[in-house]
Amino acid sequence: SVILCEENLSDTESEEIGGEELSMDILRDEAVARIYQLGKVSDADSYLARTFLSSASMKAMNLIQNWMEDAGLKTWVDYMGNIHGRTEAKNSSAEALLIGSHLDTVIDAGIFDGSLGIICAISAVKALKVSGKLGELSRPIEVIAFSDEEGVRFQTTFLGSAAMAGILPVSVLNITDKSGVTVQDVLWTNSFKTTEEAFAKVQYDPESVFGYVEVHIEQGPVLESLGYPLGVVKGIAGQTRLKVMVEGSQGHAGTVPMFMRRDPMVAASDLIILLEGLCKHPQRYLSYDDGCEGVPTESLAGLVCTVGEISCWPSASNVIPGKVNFTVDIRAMDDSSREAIIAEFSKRVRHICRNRMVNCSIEHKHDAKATHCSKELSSELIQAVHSAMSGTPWRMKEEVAVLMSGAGHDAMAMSHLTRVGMLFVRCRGGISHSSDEHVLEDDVWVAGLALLQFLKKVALN
Ligand SMILES: NC(=O)NC(NC(N)=O)C(=O)[O-]
Ligand SMILES: [Mn+2]
Ligand SMILES: [Mn+2]
Repeated sequence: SVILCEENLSDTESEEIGGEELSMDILRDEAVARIYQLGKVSDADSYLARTFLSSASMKAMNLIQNWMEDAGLKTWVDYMGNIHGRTEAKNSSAEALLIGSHLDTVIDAGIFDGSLGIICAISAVKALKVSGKLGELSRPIEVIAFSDEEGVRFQTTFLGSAAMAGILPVSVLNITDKSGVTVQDVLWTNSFKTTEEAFAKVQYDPESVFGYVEVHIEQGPVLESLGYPLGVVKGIAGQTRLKVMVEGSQGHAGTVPMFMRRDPMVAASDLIILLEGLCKHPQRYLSYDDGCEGVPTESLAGLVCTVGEISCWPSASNVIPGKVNFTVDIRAMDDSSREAIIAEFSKRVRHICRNRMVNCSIEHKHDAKATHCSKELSSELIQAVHSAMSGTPWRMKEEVAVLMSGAGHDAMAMSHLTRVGMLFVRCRGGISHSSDEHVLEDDVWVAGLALLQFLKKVALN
C-alpha cells in the first residue's frame, strides 16, 4: 500500500558538502562502478551467488573492507562475519548511527540486492570525508555489511544482523547445511574462532545506538509505477520458512500398480496446490472450519507463499520416490493472519497425507514478525529525500511515497536492537532475485544524495 505524505518542500539548501561534481563522482560514478565490480564476485561462473562465508563472500568482504577504509572508516570483522566500518564523533559517548545491508545473495541473484545499501552507505561517508566533515560529526557513524541475510545455505536468514541484535540463539552455530556442515564449521574454516563466548561479543548494547537505517532496492513495482526514484518504508511483512518432508514407499516405476502406491511426489504435489489455493483464496479455507472465525480480509494484506526448493530421493526416472522434501516461504503484513494460514496448512497437510497413506512432517526453519519502521527516522528520511531531489529533475512535487515491504531485510533483526528506517530505491519492473535486476545510475546517485542529506541532519549538527 502506498500512502503519499504531504510534506512542505524544504528550502533548497546550498550543498555545503562539495558541489554537484563531487556528489556525481562519488555518489554515482564510483558507487555504480563498485556495484558492478562487486556483482562479479561470485561462487559460480555463469551467475551471481554468494552464500554465507563462501569463498566469493570472503573476497567480497575484502573488497568492502578496502572501500570502507577508503572512506575514512576504521574497520574490523566480527565473529559472525559482519564487516564494520566506524568513524567516531567529537562527542565519543554519543549514540552511534548504524547504516548497512547484506553482502550475501540468493542463487542467480541481481547485483543490487544488499550491495546497493552497503555501497551507498560507504559512498555517503566518503562524501563527508572528502568535504572535510568527518571530524565534525555529532555522533559516530558505523557502516555494517551483514554476512547472511538471505539464509540460502542454512535456511536461517539474518545470521549476521540477528547476532548483532542479540536475538540469535547460540544453538544456531550447530545448524547444518545440506551436506551436514555446521555454521560453526564454516566460521572456523574461515578463521573465525567463534566459540559461545565469542558469539556473545557480537551483540551490541542498545544504549550505544541511535538508530539503524538501510538503503535497499524496492524489489517491487510501486516506485516505478509512480515515477519516483525513492520511497520510504513504513513496515516489513512478517515471514515464516518451513521444510515439509513427505515419506512413502520407494518402488519400481514399472511394476507397482497405481492403486498400491504410497507416492510422496504426488502427495507433495497435492500439498503445494493446497498451499497455493490457501494463499490465493484464504477466506474459502479459513472460514470453512467449524467454529473458526474467518480472518478479516484486510489483515491478509501482502499474503504470499512460495515453494522455492524441492528435492526427492533417490531421484531416478524409473523409481517411485521414497522421500520428497520442499521448502515453504509464507509472508503477510499481519502476524496473526500468517499464523492462521500456517495452522490451516498444517491441519490440511495431515489430512491429505493420511488419505494418501504417506508420512509427513513440517519443520519450522525461521520466523520473523512483521516490523514497523520508526516514525522519527522515517520523517527524517522523507525530509532527506525532498532536499536531495530538490536539485534534480525529479524534484518531488509535494509528496514522498511511503510503502510496505514484502521482502525481508536486516532491518527486521535490527529492530530488536534499535529503531529502524529504510529508504527504497526504484528498480526496473520491480524485478529482483533475478539477473534482470536493474537500477538506473541516476537513481543510485539520488539515493546517495538522500542518505548524505540524512547524515548531515542526524550526525552533523
Ligand atoms: N530483501 C530480500 O530479498 N530479502 C530476502 N531475505 C529475507 N530474509 O527475507 C527475502 O526473501 O525477502
Ligand atoms: Mn534478497
Ligand atoms: Mn536484500
